Amino acid sequence: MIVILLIVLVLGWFSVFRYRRRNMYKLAAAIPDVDKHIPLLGIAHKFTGNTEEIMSVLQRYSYNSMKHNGLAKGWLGHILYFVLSNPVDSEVVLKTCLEKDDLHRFIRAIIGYGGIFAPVSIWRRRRKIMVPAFSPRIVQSFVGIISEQSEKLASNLGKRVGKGMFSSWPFLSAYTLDSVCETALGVKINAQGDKDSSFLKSMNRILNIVCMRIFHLWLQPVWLFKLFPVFNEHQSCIEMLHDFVDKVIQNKREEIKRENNSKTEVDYEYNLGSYKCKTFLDLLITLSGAEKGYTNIELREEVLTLTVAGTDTSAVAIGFTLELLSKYPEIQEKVYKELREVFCDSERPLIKEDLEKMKYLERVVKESLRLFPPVPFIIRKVLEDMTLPSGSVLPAGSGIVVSIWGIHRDPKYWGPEAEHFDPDRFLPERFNVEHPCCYLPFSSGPRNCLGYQYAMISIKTSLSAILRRYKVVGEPEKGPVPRIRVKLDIMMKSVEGCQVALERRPTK
Ligand code: HEM
Repeated sequence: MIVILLIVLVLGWFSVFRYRRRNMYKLAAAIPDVDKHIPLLGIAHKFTGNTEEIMSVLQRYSYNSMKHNGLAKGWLGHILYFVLSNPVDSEVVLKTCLEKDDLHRFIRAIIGYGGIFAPVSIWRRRRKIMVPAFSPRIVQSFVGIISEQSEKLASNLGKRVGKGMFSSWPFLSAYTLDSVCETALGVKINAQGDKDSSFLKSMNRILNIVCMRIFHLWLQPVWLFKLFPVFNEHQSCIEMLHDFVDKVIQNKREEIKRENNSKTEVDYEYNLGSYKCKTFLDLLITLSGAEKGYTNIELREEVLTLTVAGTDTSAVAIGFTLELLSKYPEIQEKVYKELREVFCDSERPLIKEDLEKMKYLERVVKESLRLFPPVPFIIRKVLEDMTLPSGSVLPAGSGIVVSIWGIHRDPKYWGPEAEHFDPDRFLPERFNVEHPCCYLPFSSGPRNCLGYQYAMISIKTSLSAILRRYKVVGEPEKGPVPRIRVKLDIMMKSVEGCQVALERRPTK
């Protein structure tokens, strides 16, 4: 009797649940599936593999979406997702659906309400404060620090010359972490000099755990997560990162107080302090309203956001570019020739005027970001039914996966050779995409990447430091389509950790 009652209750609840969502089912029915669905699970069972398999499922879904005019759907259990690979629709989505998907909640445990994953109500104010901190003048003032860290990277890589293939990833991620920490916080954490740097270790481990939680359903509910040993590790990494940043903020507040107390009338009149090279932390304190502005917790959230958003993304881009150049030696020679023209045989560090002269390198980086975008998917929430320019209607309550991977490889926009590695497609006379959102490694719309200029400086500076000194060697690719195994590890990364070998270039 009790069992029958329970069954009736469950069926009743299920019918009400479905009835309330009838609009969603009706609208979803009009859109093709990305894959075969099974009852209740939908396509959830396709995501049980490792991070490489998960990436390949999402690649396949991007190609399937391309076949259906850039839009296809998949049910992850009861949650409806759309895979979008149409630039015109994507522009509208990225402009109007500003709320991030719930999957981002796992990273919020680390960076709280830092801009990148914050709900729109919090993000708006924070974005307004952050934008001036990324003005070209300020970003360019960091070239000295980035150049110094790039020299260190090149010198560390020198130890691997002539020693065969190795994974360049640990070198690259330590470089980007050092650069971002010095420009964001004003502290040298020396991850490049100290492989056991606890900041580097905690940052890497926590991102790894977040990724596990996203894809392993049993680690998602907090009460269940707490039962696993990895929970303690999660907490101690967060504690380490928070304590470190909190101390830096505390010191910075005291430094500012000391500076203000020692200011003379002339300093106040001409605002002399503002001419010093500022870190992002200084800028965020000032721009948010100094003592009446951000609290220490808000500052910590914003600084950690910059660290998370700016570290692995750029390292991934540098790594894929190195791997591509190792596969296409003739393209690498053209980069080297350009670097010789800019630097002659001098070993001097790069200065900001050099950056705009490296036009070919810039095209190589852009092409690398097209074929291997570090952020291959952007996930947003649909809060109200929305009609896309293509005519399809997306129901409220669904999620949208904008597939940058798909848009960047669609022959409709990039021609029959869309998958070829061809940096010269970015030559001004050849570059002629039909819509600005055909190329969006840094996203588009009001929540686009604030750090794209910073990233381009960091990527070009480090690559030039490496490629001036070393020839990057790998297995040459047999055809124009580069094959690099990729995985989805929060970002898209090379499975083999950007394997290359190095040979020293002649100095004169
Ligand atoms: C190759 C390197 C990089 C790539 C491919 C990249 C890509 C992206 C993408 C795709 C988004 C937006 C996601 C969305 O639309 O929802 C984003 C947001 C963001 N990025 Fe980057 N990024 C890179 C480097 C950086 C760097 C170096 C920094 C800072 C130093 C940075 C800071 C940010 C911030 C603050 C946001 C959040 C913007 C907001 O929500 O208002 N990024 N990035």
